[in-house]
Amino acid sequence: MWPPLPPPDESELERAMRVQEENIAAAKSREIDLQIETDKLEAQKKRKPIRILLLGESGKSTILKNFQFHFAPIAFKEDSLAWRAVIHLNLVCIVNFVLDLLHPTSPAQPRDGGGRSSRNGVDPDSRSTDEIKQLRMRLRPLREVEIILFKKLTMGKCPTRRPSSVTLGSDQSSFKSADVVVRSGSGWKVLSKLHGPGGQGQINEVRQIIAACCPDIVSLWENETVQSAVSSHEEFQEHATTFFLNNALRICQMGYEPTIDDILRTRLTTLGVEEHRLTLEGGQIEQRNQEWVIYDVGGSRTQRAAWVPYFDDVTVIIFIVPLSAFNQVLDESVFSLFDSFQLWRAICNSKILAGITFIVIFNKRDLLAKKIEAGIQFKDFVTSYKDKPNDAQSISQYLRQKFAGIHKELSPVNRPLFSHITCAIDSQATSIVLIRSALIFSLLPLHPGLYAYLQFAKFC
Ligand SMILES: Nc1nc2c(ncn2[C@@H]2O[C@H](COP(=O)(O)OP(=O)(O)OP(=O)(O)O)[C@@H](O)[C@H]2O)c(=O)[nH]1
Ligand SMILES: [Mg+2]
Repeated sequence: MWPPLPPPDESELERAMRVQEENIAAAKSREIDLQIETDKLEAQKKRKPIRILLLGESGKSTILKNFQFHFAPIAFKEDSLAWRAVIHLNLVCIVNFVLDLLHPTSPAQPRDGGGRSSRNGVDPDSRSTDEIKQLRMRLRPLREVEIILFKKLTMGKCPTRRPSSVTLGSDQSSFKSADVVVRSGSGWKVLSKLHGPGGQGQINEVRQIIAACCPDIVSLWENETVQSAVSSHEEFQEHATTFFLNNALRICQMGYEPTIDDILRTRLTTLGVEEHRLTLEGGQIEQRNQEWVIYDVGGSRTQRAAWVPYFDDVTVIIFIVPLSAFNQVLDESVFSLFDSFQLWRAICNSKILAGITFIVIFNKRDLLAKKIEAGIQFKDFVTSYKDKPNDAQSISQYLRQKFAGIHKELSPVNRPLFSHITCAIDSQATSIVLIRSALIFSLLPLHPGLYAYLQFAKFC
């Protein structure tokens, strides 16, 4: 019993001393309780990091960048200068790709413009072609720039842009894609070294060459043959080509600093599995200082075996479905949307993932809207859609229901599924998806009952 009963013959002085000792002991005890509480909270903060696996088709790395920008803005800003090299590489790859496309030996080269001729008798196409010839000569240094930047990003390895099916002249690099492919693990670690001693000199040189080429890049983009080639070439339908070429004047300046829009548009194909640790900054959610480990994977079909070892330890899977992919065919002649369905089925069916929370993000709603506007009929590619309205909202809802149906069919017990529709290159629009996702993967593992409440509140 505390405090013990006072002795029966206690004097006034003894009583005063006893009370003082008891007060000191009580204060000490309160201090210890407080320390225990604080330790508990600290331990809670330092508990196992939440592990998030990004799977699915195009948009995974862009969603990752949104998470980094939104929840760790200081760290993101620190990395943003390192992104400059990747953005320059994107622009340079696009310019070189366009020049390859318009090379006289390229079968992909646009045909003559239907024999048009101007009033003064000069054929505008030949004038345009002459200009391209001159621009090709003047933009030659960008070939070297592409190789230097690739080597910087890949620790000296050779460029890994996909080999072309198009045969080009021997002095031309032969690529069929303007995509930048960098092996996982080499990404940020090497990017940050770009600004270290030694790397800086060469990078500055590269920036000077790009700045010097700026007027010619702008002229190339203003050339009518280039405009028509880009607007008609399949490769560029979904690519951020026009964004980078439209912004070339800004991006090529020596003092250029990347914006969030530039970074979200950047293409850097992931190879393998990349681990990104993100410590939450600011006061967005109560789990501040909580650590998230986000695994970003290469999405191509050949890389999927590499995902499996990461299934074991994850808390949440974010599965990306590009809404605009319904009419696209993958390298292996498989429809992209069909591939997404198959992959989703396999993931929902996986025994290792039975206890996992899934978030499906239906991405690229802007590109879906563009396709609808261009008159492309969804039902021509997804016959089960029948005669439902050919508008973006109806199509998105249809796909949402399809994916939810597969999840339900393959979930023997009720398990959480959350889904969102967004456009990942729009950081503002995507922020609501991120906040909701953060709430889900911070709270749901602690309070499984929350799912029923969130469903009730029409949160998912
Ligand atoms: N228009 C548009 N482009 C997008 C959207 N989301 C991503 N992109 C672009 O699509 C391209 C590919 O996106 P990534 O995020 O790199 O795709 P990924 O899933 O990581 O691809 P892999 O690494 O090859 O598996 C990038 O250029 C992005 O800017 C979107 O909602 N709309
Ligand atoms: Mg990626």
